[in-house]
Amino acid sequence: MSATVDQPISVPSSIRKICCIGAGYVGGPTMAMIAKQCPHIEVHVVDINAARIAQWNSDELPVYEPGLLEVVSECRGRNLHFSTEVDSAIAEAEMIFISVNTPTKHFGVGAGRAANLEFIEKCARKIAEVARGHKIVVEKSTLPVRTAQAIKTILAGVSTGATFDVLSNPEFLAEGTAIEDLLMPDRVLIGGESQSAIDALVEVYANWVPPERLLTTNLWSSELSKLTANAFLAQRVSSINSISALCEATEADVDEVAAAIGMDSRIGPKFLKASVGFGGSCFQKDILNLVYLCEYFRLPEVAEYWEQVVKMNDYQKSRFVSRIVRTLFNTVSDKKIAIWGFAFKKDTNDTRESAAIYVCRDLLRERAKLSIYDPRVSPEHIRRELTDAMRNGDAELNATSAKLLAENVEIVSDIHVASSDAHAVALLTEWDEFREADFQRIHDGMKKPAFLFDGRNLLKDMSLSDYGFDYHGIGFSS
Ligand SMILES: NC(=O)c1ccc[n+]([C@@H]2O[C@H](COP(=O)([O-])OP(=O)(O)OC[C@H]3O[C@@H](n4cnc5c(N)ncnc54)[C@H](O)[C@@H]3O)[C@@H](O)[C@H]2O)c1
Ligand SMILES: O=c1ccn([C@@H]2O[C@H](COP(=O)(O)OP(=O)(O)O[C@H]3O[C@H](CO)[C@@H](O)[C@H](O)[C@H]3O)[C@@H](O)[C@H]2O)c(=O)[nH]1
Repeated sequence: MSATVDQPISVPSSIRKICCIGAGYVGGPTMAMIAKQCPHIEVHVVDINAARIAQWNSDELPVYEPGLLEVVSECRGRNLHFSTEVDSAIAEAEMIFISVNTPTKHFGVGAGRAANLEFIEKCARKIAEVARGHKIVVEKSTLPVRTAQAIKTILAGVSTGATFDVLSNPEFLAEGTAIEDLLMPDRVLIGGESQSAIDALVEVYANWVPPERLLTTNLWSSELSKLTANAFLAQRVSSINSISALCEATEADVDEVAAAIGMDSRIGPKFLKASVGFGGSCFQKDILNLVYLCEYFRLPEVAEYWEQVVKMNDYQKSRFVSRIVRTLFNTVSDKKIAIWGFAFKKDTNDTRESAAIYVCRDLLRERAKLSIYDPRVSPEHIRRELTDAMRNGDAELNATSAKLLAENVEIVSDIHVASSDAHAVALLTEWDEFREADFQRIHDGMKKPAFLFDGRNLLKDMSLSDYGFDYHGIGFSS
């Protein structure tokens, strides 16, 4: 991808100091881009996680994104700073972005659906405690509609005389293409009540985003648009995945169907790639949050409609495992299966809600032996994800799961090692390098018949049967 950045157009901005609370996949890249495009603004990214901040201050960034290291290296120490100095960064800034995590709540009211807003509330309370004068507080995290009301209420309770405007500015970047997306966003959405606060944030983005892509709305439309955008995108993936099951039963080919319907300009070609199932930290969390909101506002039919998108995604992941087990003569017990890719998509080191976690968990429960390779995810991280998945919400691993994790999982640094002596390959992330593999060598080293299950249809056009593979993809009959 091209992550080259043009020289910023200089637009006078009244904002000189920005603080961002949360140095994660959104806070880090987003603030790096603001610093890059607005050399006249000091950007200070803070986090309570000291280890993460140390990584941001090194050349081993905590987030892998093509082009990100170049942008950070250019601005870090100039007008981009990473630290754990939360209080002073808030005190000094005129504009404070909140970019902390908002995961699905796993306890109490709304468990399994509602967003856990404790980190957002802590940020609001911290701002209330530390701020003096006037501050513009910007919601960058993805939040349920009406959260700004809670933030405003907390901020209104200060006795310091500080005053606040609250804006909603949801982030639409996708991982793996974050720099491209931040550089040329389809739109920047800003919701708010105070025109002067909206204008101040518009001025920041106007340094590089064309005016027609700067969209301003009321606060609640902005908050709700983010959840809605993710719900619509995920719905397209679930829709095409549902059709992939029908294709496998009827000798239709899902890629041909996707191409045919995508040429209808009313449908469009994007987000119609059938897969082993969508993953990532956002889609499932945000749809479940939408479902919870609909239930909260007593709209059960609407809640049920959107919940089906997640159910279809769960079905797609379990269907993939069932197909492997069925094809391998109804048992994978003690059979080595090579797992190619663990990240939830290519060009990221993020594994949150990756389909690979659930595929590996279910194969382990079938007593398969897994040999896992991913070019960007560390072995410790893969083990942690699998351990969490095998704990299944319990505090401790049971003895069987602990034994399976210890004896049936190896993490290797090469697909050839992963595939040697394997009964099957399961390709779960569409890393470009998998297309460059030495397929003859891989086939020769595998048990026969050598099965390859392609959860991304990445190798579909490579005539793998010519090497002797028994090749199975998503949404077409082999
Ligand atoms: N990951 C994405 O691609 C993406 C894209 C768009 C929107 N979002 C939304 O952006 C938000 C952040 O997502 P993320 O992926 O960057 O999360 P993340 O988990 O990578 O980062 C969040 C960071 O916030 C820090 N944090 C939590 N509480 C804090 C506090 N009180 N003070 C200081 N730091 C604190 C954590 O230590 C962590 O480093 C979420 O609401 C998410 O839904 C994410
Ligand atoms: O046709 C498709 C497109 C995507 N996926 C999968 O869907 C998941 C999500 O992909 P993508 O949306 O590209 O990545 P994210 O980083 O999760 O980005 C989504 O979630 C972000 C967090 O809210 C939003 O900001 C982005 O706009 C939204 O695209 C991944 O597992 C993909 O492999 C498919 O299976 N088929």
